[in-house]
Amino acid sequence: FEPITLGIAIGTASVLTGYLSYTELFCRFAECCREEQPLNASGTAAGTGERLFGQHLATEVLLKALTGFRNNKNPKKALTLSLHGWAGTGKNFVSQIVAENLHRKGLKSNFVHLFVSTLHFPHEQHVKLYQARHSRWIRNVSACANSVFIFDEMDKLHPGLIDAIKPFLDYYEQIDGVSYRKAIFIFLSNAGGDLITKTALDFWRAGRREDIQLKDLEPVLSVGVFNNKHSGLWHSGLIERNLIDYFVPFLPLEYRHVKMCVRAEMKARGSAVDEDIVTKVAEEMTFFPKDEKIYSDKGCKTVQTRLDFH
Ligand SMILES: Nc1ncnc2c1ncn2[C@@H]1O[C@H](COP(=O)(O)OP(=O)(O)OP(=O)(O)O)[C@@H](O)[C@H]1O
Repeated sequence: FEPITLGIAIGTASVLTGYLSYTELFCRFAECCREEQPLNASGTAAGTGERLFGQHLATEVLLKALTGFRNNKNPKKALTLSLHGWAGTGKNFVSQIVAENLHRKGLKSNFVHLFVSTLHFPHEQHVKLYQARHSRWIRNVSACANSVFIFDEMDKLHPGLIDAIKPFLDYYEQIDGVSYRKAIFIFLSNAGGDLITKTALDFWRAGRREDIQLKDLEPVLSVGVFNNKHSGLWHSGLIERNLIDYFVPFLPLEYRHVKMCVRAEMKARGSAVDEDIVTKVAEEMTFFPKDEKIYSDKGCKTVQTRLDFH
């Protein structure tokens, strides 16, 4: 639809119905930024609870953080979440679920912005240029206070680059007349995955996997990531100034979780769940440590392609 035709159509429809306001009706057809738009909490809870496997910690933290933030009419700063974990454990997947429950069109929304380090900031020698571009992008998209910014592959980001966005995450009321306090920043990273695995393994060996709590991992993560040259947050002002609200750990996935991913993928494809195939696909994955073979080294990442062979 081009805007004038859409406007006339909506105007006519709203006169005819005499019920919905022009704005309400307009926003059913086109995407609108609604400052007060609440998080679809039940959608997020259902999405993470039913579709995200083996991540009881991440689920709990994300739900608490997001509902608390969205229910606060007057946040003092943007919400900043740093998601850490091994490959294929669900960081991108959950970001997608969160985005969909904040903005109807999810990652396709005009108010959800995904930056991928190796795609958007590939060359080390251009760090200065990227810093300027980085902050320009964030300013340009200030059209919606509720915007969501996702930075993928943080561990491949050049050290120092992320500090260019520090002012937007800080406690300032406004920057050049724009408030960023209702925005959500999500960083995704493999950094800290080894620390999470080590702690998870200790709990697993003690037969207490589900007993791991955030307090067992969060401090290890923030210090580990700050001191890791390849974390994207190495000696970052964001950590120094406590601007990251939550470090969210993603646990390594076990054999039973990989099976759950296979079943979910079969259902998503509209096929009946065939347990023989589920077992075959899960057994094709590789597991570590060498002796115990507990965790899938690619999480659920190659499940979809492997399923194509069966
Ligand atoms: N915990 C999980 N529960 C359900 N599905 C999962 C989970 N982890 C991964 N998957 C499935 O595997 C796919 C790949 O996972 P995803 O891209 O989220 O991994 P990631 O943690 O972001 O990995 P990377 O660090 O390599 O980017 C997802 O699209 C999803 O289908």
